[in-house]
Amino acid sequence: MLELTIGIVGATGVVGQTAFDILADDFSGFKVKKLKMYASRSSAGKVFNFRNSKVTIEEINLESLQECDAILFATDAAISQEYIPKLAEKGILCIDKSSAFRSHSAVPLVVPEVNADQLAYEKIAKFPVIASPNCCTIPLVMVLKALDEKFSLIRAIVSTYQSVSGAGKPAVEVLTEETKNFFVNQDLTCGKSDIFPKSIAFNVMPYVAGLLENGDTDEESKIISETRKILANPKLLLAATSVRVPTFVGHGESVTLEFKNKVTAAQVKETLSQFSGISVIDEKSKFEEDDYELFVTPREAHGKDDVFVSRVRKTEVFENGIALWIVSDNLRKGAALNAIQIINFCALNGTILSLKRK
Ligand SMILES: NC(=O)C1=CN([C@@H]2O[C@H](COP(=O)(O)OP(=O)(O)OC[C@H]3O[C@@H](n4cnc5c(N)ncnc54)[C@H](OP(=O)(O)O)[C@@H]3O)[C@@H](O)[C@H]2O)C=CC1
Ligand SMILES: N[C@@H](CC(=O)OP(=O)(O)O)C(=O)O
Repeated sequence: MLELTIGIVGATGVVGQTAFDILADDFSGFKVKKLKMYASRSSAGKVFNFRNSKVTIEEINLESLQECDAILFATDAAISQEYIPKLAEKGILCIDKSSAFRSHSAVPLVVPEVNADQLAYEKIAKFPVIASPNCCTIPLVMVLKALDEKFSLIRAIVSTYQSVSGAGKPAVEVLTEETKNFFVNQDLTCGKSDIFPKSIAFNVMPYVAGLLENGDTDEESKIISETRKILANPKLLLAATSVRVPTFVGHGESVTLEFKNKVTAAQVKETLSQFSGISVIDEKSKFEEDDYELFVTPREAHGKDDVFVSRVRKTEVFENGIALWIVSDNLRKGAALNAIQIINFCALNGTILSLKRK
């Protein structure tokens, strides 16, 4: 089994900490020989217990990063842009969770269950960088890929219900603080007003990230362009409305689809349940836990690896129309898990070994 030195940049953030937790598990393709953790200067020196050893957070620095075989970047795009090209030049595999390289034509944008063919050594030998998609894009493309293959997708309309952890650790603190403040002082303000444009506690906001000229938000635009890139279908008709909701972890998506082929809800459920990484929870008889039988909520998806699909039904707005609900843990499959699965795949298919021998 390949033994690797793995780096996490942004190790103190919500994605970095989730990656830290997941890396303590066993993988089929590699073992963590050594874990290196990086963050900003203010976190340097903090100590974490990883398996039987202690790992001290380092302030991000190129020299130390060069000792890694594979690095997971979970920081702002600007940090990825600064460090990744220098590390890639040295042949070090960089998996980027930020949006810095997602639209770059030489960088594969990968969800292993959907387009693992992009992880072949030849595809990344010159620039060993792989981008991990947006946390709403990942579950969406898994569902679309499964259904497109069988029923031929024409268009998709999606509305998201995104938890605050999608906006990072400070956003989790804002929801906590606003909620506490409401019960203690009947006041919804909090000290960090720059995270969300309006108060998020007891509210919903049809605004995730910045506004573009065409009226879409940045998040909506990413869902559309990333889905087209991953499915290799640049003309796919797709509309997205992204909404921030006052939940902590787990993003939901309400999706309406039109297909070329005739389709029933039962066929959709059957097709999705056979797709790796998707769990269909939509039938009372199938599941034991009471609150888990008919549909899955963000709280139930929290901490789980699967993308859950519920509420599958025909809709008459399109001739061959289907509506459904998707929910997944935005920090796991939506971020850290997907990135670590990419490393595992690159270990299994020989890409990392070829990079090390280069
Ligand atoms: N949250 C999510 O659901 C998803 C996030 N992403 C992307 O993943 C990335 C990380 O997001 P997230 O974990 O949510 O963010 P957080 O705000 O929770 O964490 C940010 C991390 O970056 C570190 N950092 C900040 N400034 C610097 C610096 N100058 N040098 C080095 N490290 C620094 C922070 O360290 P310190 O604690 O020391 O400040 C912290 O570890 C972002 O690009 C985000 O868009 C992608 C998909 C989903
Ligand atoms: N923007 C997402 C998180 C995410 O995936 O971001 P990005 O696409 O910038 O990595 C959210 O707030 O829920």
